Amino acid sequence: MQSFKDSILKLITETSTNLPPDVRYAIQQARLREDAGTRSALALGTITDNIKRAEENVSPICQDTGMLTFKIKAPVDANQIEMAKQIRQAVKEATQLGKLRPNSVDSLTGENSGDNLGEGVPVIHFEQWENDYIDVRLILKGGGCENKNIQYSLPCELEGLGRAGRDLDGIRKCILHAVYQAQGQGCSAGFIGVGIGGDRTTGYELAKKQLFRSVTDTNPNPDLARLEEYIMEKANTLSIGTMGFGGNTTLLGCKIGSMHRIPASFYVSVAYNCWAFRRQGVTIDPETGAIRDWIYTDDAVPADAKDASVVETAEEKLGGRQVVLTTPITEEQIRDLKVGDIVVINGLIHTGRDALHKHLMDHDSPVDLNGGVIYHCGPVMLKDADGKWNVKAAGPTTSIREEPYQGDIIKKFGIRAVIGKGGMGAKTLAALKEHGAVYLNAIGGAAQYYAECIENVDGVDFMEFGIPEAMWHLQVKDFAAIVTMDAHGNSLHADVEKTSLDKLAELKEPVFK
Ligand SMILES: O=C(O)C[C@H](O)C(=O)O
Ligand code: SF4
Repeated sequence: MQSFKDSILKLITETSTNLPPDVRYAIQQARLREDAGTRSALALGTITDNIKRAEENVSPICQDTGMLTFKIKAPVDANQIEMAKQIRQAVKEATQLGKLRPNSVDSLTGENSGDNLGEGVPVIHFEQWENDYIDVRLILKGGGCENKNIQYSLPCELEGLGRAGRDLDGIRKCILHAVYQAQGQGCSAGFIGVGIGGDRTTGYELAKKQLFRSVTDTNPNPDLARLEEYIMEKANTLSIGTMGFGGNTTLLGCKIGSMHRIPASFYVSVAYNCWAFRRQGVTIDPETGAIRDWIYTDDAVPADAKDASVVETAEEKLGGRQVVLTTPITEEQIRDLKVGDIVVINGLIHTGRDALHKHLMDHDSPVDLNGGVIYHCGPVMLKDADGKWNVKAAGPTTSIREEPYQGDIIKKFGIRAVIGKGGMGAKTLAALKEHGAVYLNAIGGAAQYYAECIENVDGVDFMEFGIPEAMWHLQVKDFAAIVTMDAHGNSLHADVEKTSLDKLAELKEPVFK
């Protein structure tokens, strides 16, 4: 087992930096379905570009490492304790190398362990089998999409769809609703794994297990195959689109599994995964620990999509207006902006997410934020030999988590722009109007794309919050994002939510009787 740790390090690196062919293929197909010049087409163009850069730079596709989850099948005499030990060592090394963000936080103290190790993490599931090799699969599922997982207990009432009963049609309604409620916040277009039955725990486990299936496979159960096909077709009529910008592709894959339940419970559990669907697998020789084969090479994917790059489509250009702004930004410049404009930012911006927003509510800011820009982002950072911080990945995080604070913080500090993803709610929209500020939606998961816009790290405050939650002061050049909430009370997110609810309601009538 000498090489086992190195094999796992390779698996982690590949999973974090290189999307498998079935996922690339699904994204490529989505791109071909979008009309040129739309916001969704532009977002998919950026995503494609990001996938290529991550592979070339051998750097994280998305800054959010997520919850590292290993699923291992091993021969009876393979030493599981030793394997777990070596996995933890590989995780630590991958973090030191900047392939993973330090993402493990003590739930009671809030302290980031710094190496992705901690109580119960990484998650490692072992199973024995009678084959003569070890099968190791890894998924890096980020927080934004994990927060959009949902579990239904049938029967129930669903907005737009009415009563969902304890039958295949009730299950159909739950799955459609699951896609609707995620909107763009889990970095749509997404993939879903569905678990029918079990209890609350095993239902979710079954749902997550579906995410290890290839996007291109066909369900061996004909009823579930039909349901998967139906969901793929209808979920894509909801017009939520990439990043919730509206558009023709909302869902990239749907995999459904079923298990027995007990008479009193009927759960439908849905695991939502963003487009940055990072899962890979290897088979390993139990004697040497060396990799024998990579698992997700996917023979069903056409050869052109297996190529290192996602197939190119025409250069995407958005029809909207482009406005270049240099920080600090004035109220007049902001009030001139409208939903749909592309803003290109130059100058100093500051990261801030959950811990910082909570802190700023009743403390001062260490830097002047008047006319400033807050970026909802928890980057991957590495210190070089001279002690200088380098940005390894820096995409936006889900903004809605800051909804309780954002409006107050904008007014308290005179902030003019908030960059994030997935949009914010009514309280923030009112504050944008009152104070004169905008919400800019960056493309979630495009962590390499945005890292390359950062020219310098000017400094950092609140390192005690851990790397993702610290306040990084970043000099950016040509940092582009779309105005999705303006200072005139308009919100693209509210509009898309309303349209998609109307479309969901069109799917109310029974289909599977
Ligand atoms: O933690 C992050 O960086 C992002 C998170 O995955 C999110 O989608 O909000
Ligand atoms: S930021 Fe988006 S792409 Fe990255 S893990 Fe979160 S949901 Fe996924």
